[in-house]
Amino acid sequence: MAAVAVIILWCFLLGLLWYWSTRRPATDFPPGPRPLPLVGNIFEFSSDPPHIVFLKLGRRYGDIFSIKIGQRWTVVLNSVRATRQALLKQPITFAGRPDLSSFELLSGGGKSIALSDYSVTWAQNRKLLHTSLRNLITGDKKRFESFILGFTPELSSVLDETKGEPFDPKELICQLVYSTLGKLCFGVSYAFNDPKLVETMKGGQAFLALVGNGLPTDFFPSFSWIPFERVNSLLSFCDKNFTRVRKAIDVHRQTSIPGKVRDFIDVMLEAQADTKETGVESISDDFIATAVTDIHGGGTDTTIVTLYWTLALMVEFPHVQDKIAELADEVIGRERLPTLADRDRLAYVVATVHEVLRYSTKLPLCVPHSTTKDTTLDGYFIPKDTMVMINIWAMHRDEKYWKDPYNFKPEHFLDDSGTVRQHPESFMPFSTGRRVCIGESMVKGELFLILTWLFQHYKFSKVPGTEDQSYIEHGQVLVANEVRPYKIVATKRF
Ligand code: HEM
Repeated sequence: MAAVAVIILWCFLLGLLWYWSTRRPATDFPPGPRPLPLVGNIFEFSSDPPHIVFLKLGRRYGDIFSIKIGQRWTVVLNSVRATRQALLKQPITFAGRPDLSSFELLSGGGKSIALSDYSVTWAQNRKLLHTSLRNLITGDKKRFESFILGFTPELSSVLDETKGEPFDPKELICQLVYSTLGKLCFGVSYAFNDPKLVETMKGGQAFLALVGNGLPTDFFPSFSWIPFERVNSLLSFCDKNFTRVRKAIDVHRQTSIPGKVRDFIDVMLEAQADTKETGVESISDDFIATAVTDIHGGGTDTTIVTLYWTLALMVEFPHVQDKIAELADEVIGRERLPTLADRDRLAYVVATVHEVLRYSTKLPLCVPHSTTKDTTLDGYFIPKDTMVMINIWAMHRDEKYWKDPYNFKPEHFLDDSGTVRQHPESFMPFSTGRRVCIGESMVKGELFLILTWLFQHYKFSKVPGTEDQSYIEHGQVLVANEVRPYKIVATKRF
């Protein structure tokens, strides 16, 4: 009799645990698949990458649905309609960042603007960062062009050294992006293959490989007490990096020339001096270091992956690079470098840049947001601090907005007369609202200049004998949408 009572008690307790760990946060919480205790819905992710899983679940549950990833309830916005309703109609409510342990680590203890939660101070800091970057980039177009194209002689010599032999362009792209950002942020310019550049690059890549796809404790926070060894090495990496940036700020202060802006640190130091004069709360050196780290961190992997996709797409669809080359010959000729002003007459290149960003969608699920207060969306209740994922991939493949979404066609962005058309609402590689990417106009300008220069000077092709193989297969896809590694051949055009 006692044994039966114990079994009944156990069953009751298990039932209670089951109910407690699978119950939805509210009765009118967005619908979604029923989770399992402890692991939630993680088995949904067994075969496809997360953005594809969400695309499919959206067909079943609608464009606003919920899923429990491990121990964390998440609301997924799977359409332009839902995303605009949240990010544009309730901008502050959906501008938070979830308290993920990887964000804590990546942001060096919650200091970063990109990964910190919303607050009034955060909003002021973000505005300052955005304005400073804009001043540096749009304030002087010539300076920006030379930041980007200053490395073309190096690029040329590395490409020429390949002498028509197959090579994987990833390493070269990494060097280009790290050099450009190094010059933009710190004013230092390293020659390609300089040991210091290679060391910084390798460090950055190793750091991303460890934490870039998140940490298990992001979704299983109750295991955060386990002392993972890699957490310590990641923290020490962040510390070293922060100290390095702080030193660079000191050197900049000692060597600055009034009225002459060399790089992003100088712009921030000018802003610091201005605030001191006006008596507004002063900008600290720590804040400048954080801002520099945000720009460097936000701009590296995103640009590298997008450029790697670009070359893969160009060898897969050679008529696009041929057309860019032809137009570059016509508009720019062979003597001078491209400029941003050429965009007006090179609509096809601008459209290609947009199409690369749409097709590749480097961040298919954006960067996770979270709600800053209890709210309702389309009649569903979403409590404060709920993680929200935005499926940019679904928007970039939505047949309602794109004629042929699964194909790469610059024409998606051109009207019948060949000019760049107002892009559809569902073009959101940089997201929208309060958290929209700070680097958007910089990247668009950078990609335009690099693409034009590359195809003005070189023709890239598949390795002979692999013409039938697809070069645009997806590689590892979790947080980032990577293209599978490949080799190509470069031939100088003139
Ligand atoms: C192809 C290149 C890039 C893509 C596709 C991209 C895309 C994105 C996306 C989707 C977000 C998340 C927005 C959100 O949470 O709603 C973001 C945030 C951000 N990006 Fe970019 N980005 C790129 C390049 C850059 C560059 C070059 C910089 C720096 C110059 C940069 C700096 C940032 C920063 C600081 C944030 C955080 C904004 C915030 O949390 O308020 N990004 N980016």
